[in-house]
Amino acid sequence: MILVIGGAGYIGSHMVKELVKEKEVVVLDNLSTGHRWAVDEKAIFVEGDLGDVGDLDSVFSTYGIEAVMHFAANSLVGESVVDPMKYYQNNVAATMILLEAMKKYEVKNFIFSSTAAVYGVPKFELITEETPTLPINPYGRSKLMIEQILADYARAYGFHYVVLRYFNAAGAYGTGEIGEKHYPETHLIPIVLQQLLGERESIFVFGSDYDTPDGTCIRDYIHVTDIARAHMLALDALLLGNKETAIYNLGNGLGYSVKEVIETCEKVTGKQANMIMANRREGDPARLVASSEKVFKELGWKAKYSLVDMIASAWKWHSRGI
Ligand SMILES: NC(=O)c1ccc[n+]([C@@H]2O[C@H](COP(=O)([O-])OP(=O)(O)OC[C@H]3O[C@@H](n4cnc5c(N)ncnc54)[C@H](O)[C@@H]3O)[C@@H](O)[C@H]2O)c1
Ligand SMILES: O=c1ccn([C@@H]2O[C@H](COP(=O)(O)OP(=O)(O)O[C@H]3O[C@H](CO)[C@@H](O)[C@H](O)[C@H]3O)[C@@H](O)[C@H]2O)c(=O)[nH]1
Repeated sequence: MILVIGGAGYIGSHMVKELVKEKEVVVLDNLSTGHRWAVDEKAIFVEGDLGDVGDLDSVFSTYGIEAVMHFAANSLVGESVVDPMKYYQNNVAATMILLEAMKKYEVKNFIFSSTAAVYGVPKFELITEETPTLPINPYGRSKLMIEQILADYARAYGFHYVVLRYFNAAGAYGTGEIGEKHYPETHLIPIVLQQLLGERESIFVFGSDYDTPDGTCIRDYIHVTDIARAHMLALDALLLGNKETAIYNLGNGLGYSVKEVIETCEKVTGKQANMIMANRREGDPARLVASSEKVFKELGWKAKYSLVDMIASAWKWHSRGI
């Protein structure tokens, strides 16, 4: 049985859809930002909190857990600058409680959702796993802290783990059954698509004076289905004993500026966006683009989906109006 914490959230729910095809799955989620309807009906759902010892005891003592995938977190760069306590509490302190429960129940396989935000403002065009980790916002710092704690737990307690540092997740499940639904929405692609659907008046472009070709921030977008596939490979590697500890970037290796993303959304949907140039958002680095060579060499993973695929699948989802 695989325990997916945060399996009702955007990326976690896509993971569960893939995972239930091969494994028994139990989801633990407090539904703070996730949705009960997003959890595949083949998975067992437990409403509870990853920082609650009682909830964890109940899950670990009821189900024979082989491995834990940990998606649950607060994950908004801007919010973390304004409310760092929330981030250190949920992403660090609560995760420590989970790690303690894993130690108690002798569950040693762990897959952790980390982020490109651990790199801060990298000096290189393509970020490798060797690029120095110097986060510039509390969100990135909170994720890096857990990465460091995991290294210590591996040495001291024999934990086996894979850290996946995703770049910007986008897209929706191919069938259109589930997709990204955050309230309030802050991510670029859903905001653009909502504007194109007439659900908001305009799109604010946060900063047009960055040191990039068109002045707007560049990000590396990666399809949620690609992210889920990387987890499947990481899980196999852990369960087969092929990997004890590893850290991998997950990206496409292609950077798109905010303006380019908006233009691609216009092309995919055939509609014209209304964008307004606005001030920079605090905590945003100018450019984050991944090298995912290491995960290709070691796990054979490569992104399959393009930005157009991500936007087209997200459009199908958002057009349903859920
Ligand atoms: N979305 C991205 O672009 C992106 C990129 C890099 C990394 N990540 C990481 O991926 C993970 C998933 O991100 P997402 O976009 O799906 O976020 P999300 O907010 O949609 O999902 C998080 C899920 O965790 C649950 N949760 C939060 N705190 C919890 C707690 N204390 N106990 C139990 N459940 C709790 C929420 O209810 C939600 O279902 C996060 O760890 C995030 O930091 C996301
Ligand atoms: O209304 C908007 C929303 C976003 N942006 C810009 O679009 C880019 C992408 O922003 P967003 O979609 O909010 O994602 P990020 O802030 O890059 O962060 C995402 O990607 C990170 C990995 O790179 C993850 O760790 C985070 O959890 C996830 O929220 C940034 O330059 C934003 O400033 C705008 O200009 N206008």
